[in-house]
Amino acid sequence: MDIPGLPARRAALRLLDAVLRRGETLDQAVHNAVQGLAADADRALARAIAAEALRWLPDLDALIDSATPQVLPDDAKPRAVLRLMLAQWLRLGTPPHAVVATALPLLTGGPKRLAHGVFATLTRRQVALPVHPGLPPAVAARWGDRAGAIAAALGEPPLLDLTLRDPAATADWAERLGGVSLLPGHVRLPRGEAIERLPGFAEGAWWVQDLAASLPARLLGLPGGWPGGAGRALDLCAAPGGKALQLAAMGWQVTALDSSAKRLERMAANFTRCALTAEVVTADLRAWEPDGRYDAILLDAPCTATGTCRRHPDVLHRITRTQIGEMAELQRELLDRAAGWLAPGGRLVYAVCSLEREEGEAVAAALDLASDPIRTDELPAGLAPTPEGWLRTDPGMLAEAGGLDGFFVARWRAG
Ligand SMILES: C[S@@+](CC[C@H](N)C(=O)[O-])C[C@H]1O[C@@H](n2cnc3c(N)ncnc32)[C@H](O)[C@@H]1O
Repeated sequence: MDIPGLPARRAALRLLDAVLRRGETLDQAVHNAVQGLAADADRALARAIAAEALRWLPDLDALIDSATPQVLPDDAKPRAVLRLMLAQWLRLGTPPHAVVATALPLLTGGPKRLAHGVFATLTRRQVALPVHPGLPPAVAARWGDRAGAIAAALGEPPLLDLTLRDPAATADWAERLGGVSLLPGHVRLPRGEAIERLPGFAEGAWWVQDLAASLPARLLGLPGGWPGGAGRALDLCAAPGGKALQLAAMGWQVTALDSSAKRLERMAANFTRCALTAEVVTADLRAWEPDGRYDAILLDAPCTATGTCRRHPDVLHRITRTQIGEMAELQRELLDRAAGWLAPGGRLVYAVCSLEREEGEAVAAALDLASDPIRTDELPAGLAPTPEGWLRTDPGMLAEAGGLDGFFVARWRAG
């Protein structure tokens, strides 16, 4: 019979292993690792412990190494358990005696004595984490002079952003939900809200979407350029549908394509809840051909998603330069195809939630099409386009308002 609390810690250990050794995303790993846990609270706890360990990994390792002369390999089980113990104590506020009681039984014999000794030393010293998480050296090298500001935004999971179906009702919803709005159609709430219990969820008045993720669809503008206008929009790589919902709510006649039938099921549920419609295509974009041309095309391409590092700290540890290069190659192929399907005068927007220039700036620069530069007046206060007319957001931007995900967006117009 397990002692209470132990199964959640065992699941957290499996999560850490799945991300760090097998390169799984935290979400994939959660799906597999928490299946034996009956209570929602235990599942949420296992994910929170693993996520905080991943968010602060270099700092937790530095503490562990400061408390033992023994060189613990990166993948040693006592190091993994200590990472979880420290994440619970220093990030989730679990009292040290409860941490010891629930996590130490994951080890036996010498490793157990070692972990106990390290943890006791650190609690006796009353150590603390730095103000901001340290980045793994390879990530810091990739992000260069942006790394410090990004790391400063990484310490906490993000606030909860909602996109409203009806931007005209922004002030009403901000008041009803007790949030703040940074843009018409946007409401920001504290983190940790139970989404399905919030007013407006059941009737589909809004959907969850980070502020940065809401910008690409906005940058396509209204169909015909005015409220009530008409036009055909093609949303490529559309599931689970945050941007397709925006386009439909703006009045576009939307065709939404994705290769994942499972993710398209989630999109269909979102469209039903929000009483919006789209034509749905399940297809691989590399092989699909449209039967006509489109006034607006959005390519929210598959990417390494390093821009979501605040909510998915696993990306800090499992994305390699090889993966970035492979993604960039795919993105160039998809963007080239999409560009050929614009109607005369039509607009194309390319977006990735990646912080890597190889997936953003370099892909956009390679497309031979007339740029339609993004303007400051189209963006939330505090953001500005790059000199090329692109948008690059980093999680450290709009810090005083709670930040936003990292995104890259570029726009073109067919002649
Ligand atoms: C960044 S996500 C899209 C998010 C979505 N636009 C939204 O706003 O909710 C990228 C999507 O690309 C899809 N995808 C990946 N490779 C694809 C391909 N070759 N053809 C079509 N879709 C693909 C994935 O299934 C995934 O749903």
